[in-house]
Parts: sequence; structure tokens; C-alpha cells
Amino acid sequence: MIPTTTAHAGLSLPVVGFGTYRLKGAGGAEAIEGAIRGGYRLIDSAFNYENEGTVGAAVRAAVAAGTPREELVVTSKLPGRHHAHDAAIATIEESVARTGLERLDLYLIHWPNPGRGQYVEAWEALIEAKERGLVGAIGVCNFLPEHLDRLREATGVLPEVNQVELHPYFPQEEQLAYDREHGIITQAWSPIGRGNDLLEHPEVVRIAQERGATPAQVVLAWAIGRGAVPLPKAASPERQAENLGAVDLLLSGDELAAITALGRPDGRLADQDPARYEEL
Ligand SMILES: NC(=O)C1=CN([C@@H]2O[C@H](COP(=O)(O)OP(=O)(O)OC[C@H]3O[C@@H](n4cnc5c(N)ncnc54)[C@H](OP(=O)(O)O)[C@@H]3O)[C@@H](O)[C@H]2O)C=CC1
Ligand SMILES: O=C(O)C(=O)[C@@H](O)[C@H](O)C(=O)CO
Repeated sequence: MIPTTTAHAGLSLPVVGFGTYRLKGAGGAEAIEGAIRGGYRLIDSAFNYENEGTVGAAVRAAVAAGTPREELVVTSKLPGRHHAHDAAIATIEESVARTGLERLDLYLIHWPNPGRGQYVEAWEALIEAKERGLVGAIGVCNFLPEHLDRLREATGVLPEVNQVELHPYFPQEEQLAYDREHGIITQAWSPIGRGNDLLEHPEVVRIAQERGATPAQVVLAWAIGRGAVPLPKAASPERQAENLGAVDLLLSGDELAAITALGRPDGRLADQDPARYEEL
């Protein structure tokens, strides 16, 4: 059993989830079903990943093989081109249909796209989708404090999840503090740096050697230790198990601080500042 964390409206999530970006087709379904068999219960997908069908197939196979459906938190996301109310509702319905499940457990706005000025309308559609039972819980990705404040002022409803880029090169101290203060669970995307040099950083390697863990486990345990829910993606059962093993590694305050110190102002993996970035 993976420990859990709870958001302001009662959503309970395991402290580690599974990313599925680029896991598609038969090989993707096999990898995702293997992840569920190996113990992952939070599965992250998106309309734009074009793999909601694959995720649904893997979930249905895992449930047929004995995993209780109610243990799983199957997630998808609304793309920026469908923020207008009717398009948003149709897209959520399409996401659910693609999975072949009765409903999705968590649905997120993928990017705020503030330049288009429609994320409040999208949020109202997500509130409606939750009221209709299409989705179990609702949240956002890549929202800055100013975007979250705007949702609260306009609707009185705050997201239960904010999924943001978060890894040692981009530790997100202020966003984490805002989310914590408002009972929002921060999920960490690209938590192991999407295959960059992070796992070879001397400080990460030093702590891994001292603790008898792997660099990936250290980086994931750092995210968990700071209260975030990392969503590592891994194709192989070996790496999936390695990453899940991070829940057993409790880092000290000094170790957490040493890794947080690797942060850089320009530490994002790509030029994706949500204040300006547009993704449709
Ligand atoms: N909301 C948003 O805007 C975004 C959300 N996401 C979500 O976050 C998830 C995770 O982010 P992602 O960008 O995939 O990057 P990750 O940081 O999860 O890195 C994935 C890469 O790391 C490799 N890897 C996995 N485990 C290990 C290990 N133990 N040791 C060494 N290498 C390893 C994988 O290889 P291999 O698979 O071959 O094992 C893959 O190349 C996504 O899959 C997606 O679900 C991602 C980006 C943006
Ligand atoms: O993967 C996602 O969820 C995204 O939002 C994309 O922006 C992804 O990070 C990407 O790199 C697209 O080029």
C-alpha cells in the first residue's frame, strides 16, 4: 500500500503516481497494466497524449485481473483549444468514452493559456462535469497563484490538484507553499527530469550512495518529502518498481535542503512559463 495525501474537498491520492506521456498502443497498454499490477494506483493521461484508449484498456484489463476499480485514480486533461464551455463538456465526454470507463476519477485543465482568457469558462465546465458525475474530482495543471486566485474569485471553487513542472532543477518553492496553504495537492510532472542529466548530478549520486538507493529514488523521495506527488513515467517493470520504491526512502532535512539547493531560476526543461506559454 502506498501512503496517501488528501486535498481540501476530500480527494485522496497515493503519494506517487504513474505518468503515461508517450505510452501508446499495445506496448503502452502492457506497460500501464504492468504498472498497476506492480502497485501504482494513480494513472496520469491527457486528451492530447492520444492514449486515453490505451489507458482505459490497461485499466479494464487490470480490473478484470482483480485490481479493485475503486482503488484507481484515472486522470485526464482538457486541452487549451477546448476551453469554451460546450467544447469543454464535449471533450470531457469524449475522454470518458475513449477510456471505455464509466467515468474518469480526476480531470484537469491542461494549461491556463492566459492569453486566450477562457480558463474560468473551462473551470465552470469542469465543475458541471463533476456535478453530473462524468468525473470524480477536478483540478488544473500549470496554474500560477494568480490563475488560482481568479478561479476562486469567479466560482468560489478551488482545484483539488495543481500538476506542475517540479524537479530538483525547478523546485517550485512558492507554488508548493501556495498550494499547501489552500489544501491543493501539488503533482510533479517530469519529476526525474525527463531523462536529462539530473540523475548523474554529483549531489544526487552522493545521497543515493550514502542511502543505498538509486538516483531516481532520491529525486522522487525529495519530491514526496516536500509534499508533492511525483508522476514518473517508466516503460519497463524494473524502472517502474525502482521508482515506486521511493516511498520507502525518508530523506533528512539536510538531504532535502541539499537537493532543493540544485534549483535554478532557468531550471525549466523547456520554455514553458505558464504566464506566457500557449499549448492547444
Ligand atoms: N501537465 C503537464 O503539463 C505535463 C504532465 N506530464 C505528466 O508527467 C509525467 C512524467 O513526466 P515525463 O515528462 O514523462 O518525465 P519523467 O521525469 O517521468 O521522465 C521520464 C523519462 O525517464 C526515464 N526513466 C524512468 N524511470 C527511470 C529510472 N528509474 N532511471 C532512469 N531513467 C528513468 C524514462 O525512460 P523509460 O520510459 O524508457 O523507462 C523516460 O525517458 C508524464 O508522463 C505525464 O503524465 C508531463 C509533462 C507536462
Ligand atoms: O506532456 C504534457 O503534458 C505537456 O503539456 C507538453 O507540454 C509536454 O510537456 C511537451 O513537451 C510538448 O512538447
